[in-house]
Amino acid sequence: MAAVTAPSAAVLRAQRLYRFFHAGDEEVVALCGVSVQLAAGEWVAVTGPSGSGKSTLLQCLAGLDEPDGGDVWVAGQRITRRPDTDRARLRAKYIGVLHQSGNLLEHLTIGQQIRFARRLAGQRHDAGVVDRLLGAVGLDGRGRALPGQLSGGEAARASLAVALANDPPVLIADEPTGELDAFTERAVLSLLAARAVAGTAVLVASHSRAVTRAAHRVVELHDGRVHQADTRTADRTADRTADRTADRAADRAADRAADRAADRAADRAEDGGTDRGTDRTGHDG
Ligand SMILES: Nc1ncnc2c1ncn2[C@@H]1O[C@H](COP(=O)(O)OP(=O)(O)OP(=O)(O)O)[C@@H](O)[C@H]1O
Repeated sequence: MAAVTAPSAAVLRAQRLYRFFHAGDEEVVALCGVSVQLAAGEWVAVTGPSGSGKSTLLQCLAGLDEPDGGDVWVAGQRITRRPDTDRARLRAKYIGVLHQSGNLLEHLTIGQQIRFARRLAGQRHDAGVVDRLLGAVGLDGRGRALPGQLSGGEAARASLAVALANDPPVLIADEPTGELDAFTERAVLSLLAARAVAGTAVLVASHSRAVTRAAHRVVELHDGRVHQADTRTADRTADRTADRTADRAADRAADRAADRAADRAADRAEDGGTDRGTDRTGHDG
């Protein structure tokens, strides 16, 4: 019988996850032995090409999908190989989930959604919680607003407030800034950073360079496998290589410009010599 408690102190841990899908006669291997773990206060970005398995991984980690192999532990509890109701209970209690398209219910105010998420998590009524959470995401006083009354950027921040309503030790977000302008993306990233500082383990799937640069650690997926433990190192190497290439190109361009200038000066000197040797009247001197 496999352990129900986590084999390590990590607040989120996945061990050798496999997930297969069937598309017609073909089998798609969406995850092929992926292991990740996050400590409290750690912020990890999951990146990789389209179709590499990011969303599938996040769904399995959040208990929204069941892997075909491997296990996930959250806050020391195994969330895999359990009935759906158990998974939902553990998710409500321990995980904040932020979906790509936001996670707001159209017909409830933002305040109602925050209170609802807390009730699902079994947390007691807290009169100040709506103001506190909305204040933290810069939406003071908008608790009575319906999602349709918010701008795109406000809705993204309200989604984050709802995802954090249960004060989760783990926050899992799939492309949370995918549809945001650069300014709102920065605002959401600083909220995620603040959350990590407060001790939440934050896992974000994203194509955005701003997200991978801001994260503590980057996990890159390729064809359902972990490709590289930390692509920021690769990014920096790529940046340095690009800088060096640009420097060398600039040096070569400067050398060529200097050569051409020297050639022109030499030509002029030569022409001038001939001129000087030639009488202005056209007679040889
Ligand atoms: N429900 C499904 N049925 C069949 N195939 C699926 C299903 N969900 C995902 N896949 C396949 O699994 C692979 C991984 O998909 P996934 O959505 O996890 O990738 P992703 O990295 O999140 O992509 P993107 O960046 O485009 O969102 C892809 O080949 C995808 O087509």
